[in-house]
Amino acid sequence: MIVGGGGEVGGGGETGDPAATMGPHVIVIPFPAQGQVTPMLKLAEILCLAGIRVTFLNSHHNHRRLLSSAAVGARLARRPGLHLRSIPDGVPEDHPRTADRMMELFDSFNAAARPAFRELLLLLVSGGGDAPPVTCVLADGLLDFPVEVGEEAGLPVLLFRTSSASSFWAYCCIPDLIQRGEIPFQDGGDLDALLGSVPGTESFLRRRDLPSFCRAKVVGDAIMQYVKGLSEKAIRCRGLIFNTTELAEESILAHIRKQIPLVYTIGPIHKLLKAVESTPATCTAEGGGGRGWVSSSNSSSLWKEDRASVEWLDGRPPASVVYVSFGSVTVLTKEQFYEFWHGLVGSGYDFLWVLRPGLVVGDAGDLRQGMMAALPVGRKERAFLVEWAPQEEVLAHPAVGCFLTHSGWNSTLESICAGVPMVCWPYFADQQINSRFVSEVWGIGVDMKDTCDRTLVERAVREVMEGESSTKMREAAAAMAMTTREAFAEGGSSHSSLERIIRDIKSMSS
Ligand SMILES: O=c1ccn([C@@H]2O[C@H](COP(=O)(O)OP(=O)(O)O[C@H]3O[C@H](CO)[C@@H](O)[C@H](O)[C@H]3O)[C@@H](O)[C@H]2O)c(=O)[nH]1
Repeated sequence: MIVGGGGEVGGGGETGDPAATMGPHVIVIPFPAQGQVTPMLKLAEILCLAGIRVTFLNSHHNHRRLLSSAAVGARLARRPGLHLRSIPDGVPEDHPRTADRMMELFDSFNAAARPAFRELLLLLVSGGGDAPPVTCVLADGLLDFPVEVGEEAGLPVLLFRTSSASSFWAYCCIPDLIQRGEIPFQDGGDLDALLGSVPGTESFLRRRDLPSFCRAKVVGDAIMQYVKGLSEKAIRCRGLIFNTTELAEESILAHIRKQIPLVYTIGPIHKLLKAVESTPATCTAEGGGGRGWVSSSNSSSLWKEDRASVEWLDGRPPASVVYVSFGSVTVLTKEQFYEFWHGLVGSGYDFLWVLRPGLVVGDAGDLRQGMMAALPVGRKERAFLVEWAPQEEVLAHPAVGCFLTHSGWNSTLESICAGVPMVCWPYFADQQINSRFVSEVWGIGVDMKDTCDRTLVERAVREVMEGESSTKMREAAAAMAMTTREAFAEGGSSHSSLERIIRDIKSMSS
């Protein structure tokens, strides 16, 4: 039982904070982007429900955006012992914070947040203010400074890698990949060659499927060296947390555990939070492909969710709509956008597309109207564009038959939970390896990696919606939703792993 382990559920912010004067106190610091804030905030909320005090550090920019939703603010204010603080991310307010400018955000966050984090941690660890001393640092595995500052303060550090365990494992294998000459490689190198240096993946992982940061041309490539360094640092930490299930990445986890003994698997964290909040009876009552589990009440969106997307889905036939979203940081050229658009229109299926501001380079907001106007009469009502959707709810809607996704790990997990098969167009980072698992390991979708033309988009969508392998993919997706549900239900592997984290964190304060 997780809820109430020494805490008071719904105690409310400062007042009724059971952990105000004693007990464990965790400081949580995510990389300042949606894909990291979402899972780390959900874990923070669970820890609070278990009676652990949490100081959660957002960037000033994300802190404002998160709390601009009154509903989110009200929910977080009711979490017992959750204290939201913010630190600078170092980039100007109007910086796009998108994938094409990600290294700027990395560099500036590392420079600007480090001193602010250090100052706050040293204050909190000494029992400064009215808070009990911090007893544990829970940091995003993408950041290196919290490990160093945590060590300086003499605190145990837990790392949360919010991407797949497989991508982390590929980064751990960089020295072997280099030694065997499998990376780096030049333009024209055989991307389809199978790799032998990532144990557990020998039968299906090609060069093409390595996380994009491994696609370097020289050994000294700065990004590749950075991710390699992070993996080495992870070995020094008290424990490593993944937002995954034991079953989904079984063979990979076994290899990681040979290097890092304490690995927790608490995925999918968005479902685990719901399970912790529900009674056990509610947790096990659902059947089928995971439908009917979701509400947007646990949202941590940094954009305003447009609920018109759900209303648009209402009343449409089951499994008739393609949902399209490329996550929070992907950037498309106009040419890529047109290829996807024409491929989707050509497929003949209705589609709901998240056209996030900044998704398409050079789009001043006119693309949406222009493309809708260009649709033939009789077709207009069959496409719907929104700036941001309540994605979990959309994926759980019976009308959604397929997810055209960039294969971000959160989106992948959310689709798995909903039993929705995917068309994958991985953009960067871990997405390249996630999409290979979707198509080759789990058999729940197709992978369009490195290709983007309208004919292929149309073909891939048709394949998942109605093609020869469609039934097989749907069955595999429904089965995976079921085993995933078993993992996060009470007694399941993710639920048990979460209980262990809570026990371990509590023992750090005694
Ligand atoms: O209209 C939308 C679109 C997205 N989302 C949510 O936004 C999150 C997006 O996360 P993810 O799918 O992981 O994509 P990114 O935003 O691209 O995430 C970054 O972080 C992930 C976790 O580390 C990595 O797997 C990705 O490669 C990296 O780009 C998900 O929870 C979605 O539900 C919405 O709520 N509404």
